[in-house]
Amino acid sequence: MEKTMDKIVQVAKARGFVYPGSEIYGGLANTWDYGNLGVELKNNVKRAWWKKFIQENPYNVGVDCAILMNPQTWVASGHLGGFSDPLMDCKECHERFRADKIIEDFAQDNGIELETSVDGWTNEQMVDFIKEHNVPCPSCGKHNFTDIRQFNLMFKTFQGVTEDAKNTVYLRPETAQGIFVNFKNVQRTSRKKIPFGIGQVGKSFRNEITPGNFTFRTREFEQMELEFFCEPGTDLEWFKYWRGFCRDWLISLGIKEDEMRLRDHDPAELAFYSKGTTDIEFLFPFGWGELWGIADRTDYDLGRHQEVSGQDLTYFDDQKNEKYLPYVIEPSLGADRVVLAFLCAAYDEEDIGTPEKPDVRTVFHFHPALAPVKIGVLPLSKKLNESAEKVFAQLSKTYNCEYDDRGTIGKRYRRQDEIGTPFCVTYDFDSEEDHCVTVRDRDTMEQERIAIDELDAYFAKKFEF
Ligand SMILES: Nc1ncnc2c1ncn2[C@@H]1O[C@H](COP(=O)(O)OP(=O)(O)OP(=O)(O)O)[C@@H](O)[C@H]1O
Repeated sequence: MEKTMDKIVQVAKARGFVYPGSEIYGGLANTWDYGNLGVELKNNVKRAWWKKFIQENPYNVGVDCAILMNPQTWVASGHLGGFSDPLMDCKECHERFRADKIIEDFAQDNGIELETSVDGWTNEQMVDFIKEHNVPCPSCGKHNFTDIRQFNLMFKTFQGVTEDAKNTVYLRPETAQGIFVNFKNVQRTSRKKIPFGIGQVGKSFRNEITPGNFTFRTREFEQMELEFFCEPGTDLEWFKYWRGFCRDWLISLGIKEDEMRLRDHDPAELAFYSKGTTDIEFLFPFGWGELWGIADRTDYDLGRHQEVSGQDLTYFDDQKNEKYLPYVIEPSLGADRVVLAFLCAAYDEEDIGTPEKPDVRTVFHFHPALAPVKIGVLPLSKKLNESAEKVFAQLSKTYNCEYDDRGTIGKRYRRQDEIGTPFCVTYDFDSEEDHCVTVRDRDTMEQERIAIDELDAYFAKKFEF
């Protein structure tokens, strides 16, 4: 089976995972809306992150900060000065591109092995590469680019009734800064001692030059970020710890080893304040793409906020009787990107036919904890609706269930397979007598008879994560 992005986009729209944004008005470039199944899948992904990174984690607590922040935040974080991408125009067709991405794509398409990541190149290095390899415009194929200039990715707007410079505010380009500015507040109110972490899930905005690849790169997206504060000197150990923890989280939710890789940044690519950065990449149908950036950010962020705000952000270690600025390990994951990875990883077309009777079953093999619909409740006949509805009412107290009484039972099983429902419960005429139902497993397609009274206990273990 060939898994292409076109197929994933089409299936996502047809089944109710993701629709193009503002579609009845012709859309708005690269905006997407999550549909009835997409919202469940994305919420489940965010819940799975929160569960492992916050709820079950002895070190970490959560916050939910404002999107609009005092603009000094962005002076301190460096985003106003330096959060930009290298922009280049084609003088012939007037399309605009990210120079680094053109080079990466050109190298990948032509089998050129780049010695270092383009992320760490200077503008001159990029221009030289484009000239040397005669890289064409991806749109029109000509060779007439402008110089490269830096384009700031921050979205700007105004707060209040007057649109002047002093009322300018920015939509946050990452959730992390809300955590840093609240470091002291959270430390005080949670009474946490170093090492501890603060996590947040929320929207971020970047005016990306070339959004694309479906929900992989959009201008409005959600992030799940953890800032883990530790004692200087213990940071590399914690960096290794969180690198492994993130990897294990993906594996435990069904991402396979061979569709994932950990890529360590080389020294030229490393941000000047970082002691180590690893990207966890996933093999999307369009190639490898970053899912998760895990970085040892040293004391850069707290140090900058301390300097610009004039507030003391040091931590007092009462065991050692000393004050220091904690170091930070940041694992930063895109919610939309990882949802896309789960969609791509779970999609399958299985040949379950015979030469006489060809049959292909399309199925999403989601981890049960992520599946948008957990249980399909199917009465064998509409005559059994009254009793089957009681089973639906019982199960839907705990699980997102779907009730379907239309079409043959075989077709209904297939419909549930197509949206990744891990279990179907069929209520048949025998159920009236024996008070049992048939439970069918999506992956093995095996069926077993379970007493209705025991369904809650039966399912309790099935969705564990
Ligand atoms: N435009 C975007 N759309 C969707 N998710 C994004 C976008 N930008 C960043 N993310 C997610 O947030 C995470 C952390 O952001 P970070 O700033 O490290 O990304 P980045 O290195 O700038 O990403 P890229 O190189 O792909 O632009 C990324 O790993 C990704 O999952």
